[in-house]
Amino acid sequence: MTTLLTNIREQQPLVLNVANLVTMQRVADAINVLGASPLMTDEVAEAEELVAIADAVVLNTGTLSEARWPLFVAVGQAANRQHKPVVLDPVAVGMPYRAQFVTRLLEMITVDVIRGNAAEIGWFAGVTVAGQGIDAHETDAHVANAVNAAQQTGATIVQTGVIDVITDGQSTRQVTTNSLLLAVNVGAGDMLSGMVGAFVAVTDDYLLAGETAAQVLGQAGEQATAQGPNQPGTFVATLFDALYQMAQAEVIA
Ligand SMILES: Nc1ncnc2c1ncn2[C@@H]1O[C@H](COP(=O)(O)OP(=O)(O)OP(=O)(O)O)[C@@H](O)[C@H]1O
Ligand SMILES: Cc1ncsc1CCO
Ligand SMILES: [Mg+2]
Repeated sequence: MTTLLTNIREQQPLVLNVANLVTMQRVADAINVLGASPLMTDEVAEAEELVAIADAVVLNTGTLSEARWPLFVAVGQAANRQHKPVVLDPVAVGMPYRAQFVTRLLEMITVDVIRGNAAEIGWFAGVTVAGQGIDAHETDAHVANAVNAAQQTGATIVQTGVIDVITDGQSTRQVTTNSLLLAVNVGAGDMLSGMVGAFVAVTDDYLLAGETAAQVLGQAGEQATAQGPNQPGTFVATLFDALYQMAQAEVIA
């Protein structure tokens, strides 16, 4: 974990985001406190030149539209051409318009990592999963969905829930952290997807990148929850403090 955090701190990779319009600031902050540089774009004309200076690209379809379709394609294709890793966050992909949007997108670009919750990853596996994630006793099905989704898409999957499952379809890892406030906060998943972007920017090992991002967010979430278990508003600020302190740990020590 510390090695990749050190890499981020030293290399300060640029993470280019086609973000959703709800949690954009939080995603930028999460990338920033890790020591990477966030950049958000909403313009097709600059896709090629921004991808050229980026170290990774994150496509979040949370506020997709037909008007924004060319943007997703342009940034995704530029990243593929320029061999920059692509992370996809397929927000609510089970809804019909979103499903066909993501299906079309995956016909036009290659994504390296897909980060989603259990319902979203289940969609890639062809399985309907109840919207609010999983209970611990459903772990086996949860893991099987992620493995199946990786095999169907060819992407490394980072599936979040009570247990985070990271798999490339062959090797599978689990991260278990226990901070309910992460699940309560709108955008924790989007933040994680942005953070995965920072990690894939500094290693070709996408399994390790996904696992490390999930560990870092989960541990920061636990630290922040311990300071105010019933304070979801305060939690967001404390979470950024904890992330920053983890990223800077070796400097401070
Ligand atoms: N029930 C839970 N208990 C503990 N942690 C959880 C739970 N559900 C999710 N998390 C954690 O919350 C973070 C975000 O995952 P989540 O599955 O909520 O993403 P999401 O649904 O895409 O969120 P959003 O759309 O609000 O960004 C992850 O770090 C995950 O481990
Ligand atoms: C609430 C919401 N609606 C579209 S994107 C988003 C943020 C969670 O991904
Ligand atoms: Mg989400």
